[in-house]
Formats: sequence, structure tokens, C-alpha cells
Amino acid sequence: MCEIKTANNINKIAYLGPIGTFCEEAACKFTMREQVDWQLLPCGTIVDVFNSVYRGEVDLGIVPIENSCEGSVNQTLDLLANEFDLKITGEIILPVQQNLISRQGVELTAITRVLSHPQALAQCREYLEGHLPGAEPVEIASTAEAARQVALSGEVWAAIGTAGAAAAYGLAVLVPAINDYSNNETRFVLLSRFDSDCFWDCKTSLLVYVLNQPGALSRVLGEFSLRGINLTKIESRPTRKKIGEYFFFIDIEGHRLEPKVKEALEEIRTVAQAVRVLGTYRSAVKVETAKRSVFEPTLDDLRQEIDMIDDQIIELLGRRTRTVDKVGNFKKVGSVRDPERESRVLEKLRKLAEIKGFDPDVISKVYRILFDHFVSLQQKKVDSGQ
Ligand SMILES: O=C(O)C(=O)C[C@]1(C(=O)O)C=C[C@@H](O)C=C1
Repeated sequence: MCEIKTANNINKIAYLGPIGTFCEEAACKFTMREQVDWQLLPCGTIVDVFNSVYRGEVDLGIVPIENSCEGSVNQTLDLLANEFDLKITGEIILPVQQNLISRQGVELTAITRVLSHPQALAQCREYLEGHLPGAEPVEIASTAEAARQVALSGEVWAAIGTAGAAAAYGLAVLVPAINDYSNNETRFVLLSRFDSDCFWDCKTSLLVYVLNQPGALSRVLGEFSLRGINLTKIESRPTRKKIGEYFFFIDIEGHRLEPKVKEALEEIRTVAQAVRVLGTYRSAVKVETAKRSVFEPTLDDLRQEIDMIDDQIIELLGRRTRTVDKVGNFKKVGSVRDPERESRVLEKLRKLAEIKGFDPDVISKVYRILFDHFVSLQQKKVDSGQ
């Protein structure tokens, strides 16, 4: 089980309100899973949720982070990256059914405005264009607030939101499930000032800042693929410092303290300008290491890792062969071998081997064999005049 540390044992959870939002549904789903009682506190905005967690007024906050159709909730990502040093300690994925709600008996053709959260409006874009072409879409802070405003106004307006919001504000569901895609899901994250103590079925969220340089992001991603660490998400947001510079939000399977993840993070810190671990927490979707402690790999796990490393060595040797072949085009009869270049390469590789924990003498032996092989390939090419 994932234990979430709470301040003074008061279990308060802030969510993006008002009453009747999907965020409230996600909060209920989370609290039902827990053994203890939670007090749910609605907040007016996503920033308010962050603030109440940060100030310690609540133990946890819950905010939307991405939708299966519309992508990321940029405000949540930006607040995590730029404004608040908070941890992600859990996630909840909720199927989202958007409903057209208004006063009972309202004719669709009479509706002049449709109010909702921008994400909800976007999720129902095709429906609105097809069925309510004359109605003006109006963006509101939350789906429930939209329902509240429809209820308060004397106008023939409708909102898009939950059946709960309709009930809470005395409205009716005029048309259920108007989302353009039926498999519409939203992922919510739990925010805390503390790390979670989760050791099974874990995933880890990272924030990585790399400079706009060739290969920088690829090296970061390479450190994960080299170790067989699966990425479940990668998303970029501008750093707000300079055009072309981005933060990368990367979710990986595994625990931040698991040896291969730790090792990848250490390597990434040498390439990236900044790396922040946003949190390790229990994945809402079963991960490969299901119910097995990530700290005790089996013989099979280790052999799988070796197989993957071997595949990558062969892949790189294939690439080296193709590159050396191109270098062969610059060679002339009688001057294929370049002993000076070979000793420079070897000197550099021996140092690198030492840093990476490999025997430099073995590197010398292996590279002598490789150089002989590559020289003979180039020699054949030069001799054949191709
Ligand atoms: O750099 C070159 O000139 C190459 O041809 C490549 C290469 C190598 O395999 O790295 C191969 C033969 C030379 O003796 C030196 C280096």
C-alpha cells in the first residue's frame, strides 16, 4: 500500500471545485480507497489548490493534469514547474462523461450560450458544431461553476459538466455523453508537501530542463532506453526564458531509488541543466513490475537487462561500420591506416572506461581487433575503387 504522510493527522484534501466537478469525483474515488476519513475542501481555481497544499492548510490537493483527448492541462504543468515546489504522491484516472445540462424542458435550438471549462468545451467541439451551431461557447473556471452560473442566470444557457453538477444546482441532463470520443479519460494527480512511501507498482514523474543543443534531449531519453526503463509520458512546456527552450515532463515506470532509475538520473544530471524528481507514486495502471519489489531483481530480470545491453552494443557497432565506411571515401591507396588517430581514440576511451567502471586494458584489446577489422574493410573499398 502507498502511505501518504499527513500533517497532524488531519486528513483534508483540496480539489478544484465547486461541488460537482470531475475533480470532486476523482477526490471521492481516492478517499473511498483509503481507510481513514477525509474532509473534501473545494477551491475556486487550480492555483488555490496548489496554495492550500503549499501553506499546509490541507494534507493533499487534487488537480487535473491531462485528458486522453485534449492532452495536458498546461496550467497544472506550469505551476509544478515554475511556482510550487510540491510533490506528486498519487494519480487517479477517471472516465469522463460530458453532459449537456440546463433547466428541464429547454429546447436545444433555443440555447444561446454553452458554458464550461475550456477542456470540456474542446472535448465536445464536434457535438456543439453539429447540434448547437448557433450557441456561443463561453469558457468558465470549472464545469461545476458553469452549471452554477447557468442556474443563477435567467437566460436560456446550457453548461457542459457532470450529472452531479446538474443535480447540485437544480438542473437536468438534457443530453448525456456528448463528448466526441467515448473513451474520454482524465488523469488527476495528488499533490503533497511530502514524498509518498510507495514501493510497488510505482511510477516516477520528472521535470528535466535541457538546453537547446543538438542531441541533449536524445541523450536524456537514451539513458532510460539503455536501461530498459519505460516512459509513460513526455510533454514539453516553454521555460518562459527564451524561445526554443523547454522543460520536459517525463513519467517513467519505476521507483526513484531503484538502482537502474537512480543510475539513469545520475547520468541525466550530467547532461541536463536541471532535473527535479516530482515524485514516485503508485501507478493507476498496472506496471510491468506488478507486486514485485523493484529493489530485488530476479535472475530473469538481470538476464533480460543483459540481453538488452547486448542488442544495443550490436546496434552501435552496425552504426560504427556504416560511418567508418563513409570515412573510407576520404582514404587513398597506401594511407588507409591512421595510427595517430587510433592512439588518440584509444587514450580517450581508456579514460572513459575507467570512469564508467570498465577495465581499460580490455578496451585496448577489443579496439585493436576493431581497428584491424575496420582498416581491412576500408582497404577492400579503396582497392576495389568504389
Ligand atoms: O578515423 C579514421 O580515419 C578512420 O578511418 C576510422 C578508424 C576507426 O575505426 O575509428 C579506422 C581506421 C583508422 O586507422 C583510424 C580510425
